[in-house]
Amino acid sequence: MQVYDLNKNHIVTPPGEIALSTNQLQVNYGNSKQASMVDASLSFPRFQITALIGASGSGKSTYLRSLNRMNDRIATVHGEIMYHNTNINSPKVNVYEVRKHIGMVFQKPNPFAKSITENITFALKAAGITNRQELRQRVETSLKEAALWDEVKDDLNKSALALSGGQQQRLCIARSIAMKPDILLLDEPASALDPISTAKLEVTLKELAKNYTIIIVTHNMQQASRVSSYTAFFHLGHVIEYDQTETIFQTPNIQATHDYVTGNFG
Ligand SMILES: Nc1ncnc2c1ncn2[C@@H]1O[C@H](COP(=O)(O)OP(=O)(O)OP(=O)(O)O)[C@@H](O)[C@H]1O
Repeated sequence: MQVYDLNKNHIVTPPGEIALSTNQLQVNYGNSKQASMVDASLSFPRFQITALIGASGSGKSTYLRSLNRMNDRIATVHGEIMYHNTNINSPKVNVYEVRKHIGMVFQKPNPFAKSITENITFALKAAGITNRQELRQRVETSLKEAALWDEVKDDLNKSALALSGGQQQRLCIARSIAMKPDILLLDEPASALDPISTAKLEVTLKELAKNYTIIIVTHNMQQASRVSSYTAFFHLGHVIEYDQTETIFQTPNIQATHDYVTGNFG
């Protein structure tokens, strides 16, 4: 495998409002002395889609999962995660509160074995929302935002498990946005979907970016270039390059990025 200088990087700060940023984020799993993520400092522009790309094991999921404290139990995470002037990586910050603002959707659709409606109302009820009118409204709004309403509106009591994979993934997005988060983290959300469902999901994500800041891990470089405005390239636990997606794919500044996006890597 080609050896690249991990200290050689090119990282921009996007103009305009920043929804979330990390400052020197370092992640060590268990007692491992070897960091799986080293000094990652990135700023995510509000209401835009940012893609995280890189080879398997480069640290994309490790980084993404740290952003809403999903690594708390399995890793030590040093550094700052700044959200509205608060370092949400502080032990004083309530992680459940963090996750209300920063939602996550996983690689494999994981709806609850409950009805479509209950998938969405479950967390809302747990958060203390009991008004039936409000719950019904949130179900409808979030299913519309996730572009699933038209397909399920006459069958809301049907089991979520009876939906197709692509529909299940859009339901998981609806479930996440029903909590009215600010930021959505998506870890390879299309990897288990067929091309038609993937295309539909991408259109949905672009619509969602009007109201949410989206950070998406993807192995699919066409997908990154189709949906995102900024892209970060990860290699061996380091962020090597972060810039506008067009720059990353057409005129990257770092050789490793060039080799990765042109398929001449490793
Ligand atoms: N739960 C864990 N415990 C220990 N090590 C882990 C754990 N999760 C990830 N790692 C290690 O952290 C490093 C980065 O893995 P990570 O899953 O973040 O990479 P990735 O870029 O998301 O890969 P992929 O594209 O295959 O999902 C790897 O060396 C991996 O073995």
